[in-house]
Amino acid sequence: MTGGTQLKLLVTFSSGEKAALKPMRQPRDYETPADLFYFNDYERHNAEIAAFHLSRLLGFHWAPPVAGRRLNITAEVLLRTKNAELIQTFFSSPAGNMCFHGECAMYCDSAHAVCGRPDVIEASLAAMLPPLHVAPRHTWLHPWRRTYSKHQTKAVWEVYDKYCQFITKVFPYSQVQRLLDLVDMAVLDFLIGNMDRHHYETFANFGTDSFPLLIDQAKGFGKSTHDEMTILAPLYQCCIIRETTHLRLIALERDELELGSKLKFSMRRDTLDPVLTEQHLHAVNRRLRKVIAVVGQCILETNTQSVVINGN
Ligand SMILES: Nc1ncnc2c1ncn2[C@@H]1O[C@H](COP(=O)(O)OP(=O)(O)OP(=O)(O)O)[C@@H](O)[C@H]1O
Ligand SMILES: [Mn+2]
Repeated sequence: MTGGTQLKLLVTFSSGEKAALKPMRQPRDYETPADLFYFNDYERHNAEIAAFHLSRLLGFHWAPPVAGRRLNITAEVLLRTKNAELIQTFFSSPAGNMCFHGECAMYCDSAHAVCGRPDVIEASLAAMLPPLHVAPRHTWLHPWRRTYSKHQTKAVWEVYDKYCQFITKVFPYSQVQRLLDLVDMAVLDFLIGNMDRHHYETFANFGTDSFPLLIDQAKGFGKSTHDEMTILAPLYQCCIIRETTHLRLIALERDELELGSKLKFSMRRDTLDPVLTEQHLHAVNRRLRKVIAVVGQCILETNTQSVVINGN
């Protein structure tokens, strides 16, 4: 797959259906080092799978379905692809395993190859959206995007408290619906720990009524003991949340079966079960309580009617 910074393959099934494949790069319990910037972090196939399941539990049905698979890279990639450049990147490692690195803007060289055991790998497969000529999409810069710079590490919204008052004057955020969508997206990203939401896409034909698509959650689930509060900036700076989302978060928090357990249960039938470590499932429960506390703080500072918005 061209486009994007890290290795992805476009897979075609015998039925003709297509999927975007992200290979496993590191063990599930590998924690992102503290000195690594979010933009240098590897993508995690299991984060894509888990984020899809979690988005459904939250009632955000905006993510293409993602499932885990084990595949043989010799039989199912090397011997099937007609892409000569991809074939060129295959090699046998010193340990005798089959590896490849593909082509992309980052981490596509022999030092960062994907290696099988001896040629079997784990991967996430996301169902491809309809092609652009069928369902054209619009790409938007995320107003709360980070800087992606090692020198200038803070964006305007990180230093300017009143950023939301500025953004609500700008189209399409002057319409509360899109802002509420971004708050929902921030809640999901906070629960998974995804700091890498630089752009988002909508279906062009639906105009400003389109929900934002949840594509690319692969930077989630990198740090199980850290809760990155700044991901919630759209929530705590605007102090608004959709009523249905708020009610669902509270219901999930009060349920005897914790959200982490629901997530585990939801992913039980995935080929790659267990998709998440217990530490990451615990982190989801802990973060859910933090989201609800942030909403509670907003309500304390203003009032319920202005924070919890219904009908949108
Ligand atoms: N399931 C999908 N259906 C259709 N298009 C997709 C799908 N997944 C990814 N894409 C397209 O490929 C692009 C890159 O995918 P993704 O963001 O997952 O990779 P990435 O390497 O992290 O890219 P970036 O570094 O730009 O964020 C997306 O912006 C999207 O346009
Ligand atoms: Mn990405």
